[in-house]
Amino acid sequence: MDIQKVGVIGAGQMGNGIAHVMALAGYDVLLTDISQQALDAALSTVRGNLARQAGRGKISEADMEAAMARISTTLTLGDLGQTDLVIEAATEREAVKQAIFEDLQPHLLPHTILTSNTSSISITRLASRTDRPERFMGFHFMNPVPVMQLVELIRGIATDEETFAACKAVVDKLGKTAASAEDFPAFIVNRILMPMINEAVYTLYEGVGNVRSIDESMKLGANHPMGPLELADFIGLDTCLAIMNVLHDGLADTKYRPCPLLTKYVEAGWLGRKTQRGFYDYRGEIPVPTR
Ligand SMILES: CC(=O)CC(=O)SCCNC(=O)CCNC(=O)[C@H](O)C(C)(C)COP(=O)(O)OP(=O)(O)OC[C@H]1O[C@@H](n2cnc3c(N)ncnc32)[C@H](O)[C@@H]1OP(=O)(O)O
Ligand SMILES: NC(=O)C1=CN([C@@H]2O[C@H](COP(=O)(O)OP(=O)(O)OC[C@H]3O[C@@H](n4cnc5c(N)ncnc54)[C@H](OP(=O)(O)O)[C@@H]3O)[C@@H](O)[C@H]2O)C=CC1
Repeated sequence: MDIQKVGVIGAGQMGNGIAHVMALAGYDVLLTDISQQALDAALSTVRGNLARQAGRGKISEADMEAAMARISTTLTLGDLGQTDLVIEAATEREAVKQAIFEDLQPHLLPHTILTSNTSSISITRLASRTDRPERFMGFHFMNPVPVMQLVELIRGIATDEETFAACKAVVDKLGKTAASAEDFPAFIVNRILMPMINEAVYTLYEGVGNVRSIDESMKLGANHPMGPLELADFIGLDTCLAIMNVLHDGLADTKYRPCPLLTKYVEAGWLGRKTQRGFYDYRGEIPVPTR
């Protein structure tokens, strides 16, 4: 199947990154969100990130302008029904995602493939609520999308081979590497990464270390590019908590119990970089640990 037009739902950090790489690879992108402000912010972030790539000689100015010209925005979800491939990248809440697919369904072309960039939620369950579970799958980018090489492709129980092959061809055209994961809570990367981040929060909660010593230890002692708490802030603490809850509920094992301190930060609205405060406070010149 030849994919040319891609619809992206949710213009947050993942949605804007997905729009960026898709447009750069030559796809026409239609980006939607519930707020015009989010759409405007996304376009400005994409332009900034493309300009940085152009400034470092990774792409030309002409590539950058052509990519920007390929991205359109709309506040009307139904407009995405006219695309060949939809990638849903809205907030990590099953009810939100289900409502989106339900509202989109009456507007879809018969051949449109539906995918979700979910970090953890069952693809089979999301697919089962649509009219096309065979043309539904997980299309999981890593953050920051323009930099990270991997895309996890997750088949639901009903996903057909034509759909998998079409999505795999898109990953190839993006110049990224696909990893095929089975549809179990949080798939591969987050099944491993998120319990480590949660354990880092327990390490903080129990006073074994403070924010700085925990992050320094993992950067210098395990060669991680970011410390786990810095990475949690980068991902979004709401998203980290949502993933832990899916692991805890879906695998029914206490080893996945979200750390109460993580819950507290989310309840405070301290969601990390996107709200300027999380395990670090980003409101000043340099990030300052909050513990
Ligand atoms: C939660 C989920 O469902 C799944 C997930 O995504 S889990 C999260 C996975 N991601 C990670 O683990 C990221 C870990 N961190 C890193 O790999 C690195 O810290 C990093 C790539 C983010 C930044 O690397 P760095 O060396 O510290 O910084 P920096 O030199 O500024 O950036 C490296 C390159 O990335 C680019 N870059 C950094 N952040 C970027 C962003 N947000 N958007 C676009 N480009 C970005 C820079 O421009 C730079 O490009 P060049 O190589 O062309 O110069
Ligand atoms: N953060 C990460 O590192 C990664 C996240 N993901 C996954 O990607 C998805 C998005 O995450 P991320 O970009 O970080 O989250 P963000 O919070 O940055 O962005 C989510 C966006 O979706 C919007 N949104 C909420 N409801 C709807 C809706 N009904 N229709 C359209 N847009 C909506 C939000 O608007 P508003 O702000 O107004 O609510 C927001 O702009 C999640 O499923 C997450 O698990 C996957 C890989 C990595």
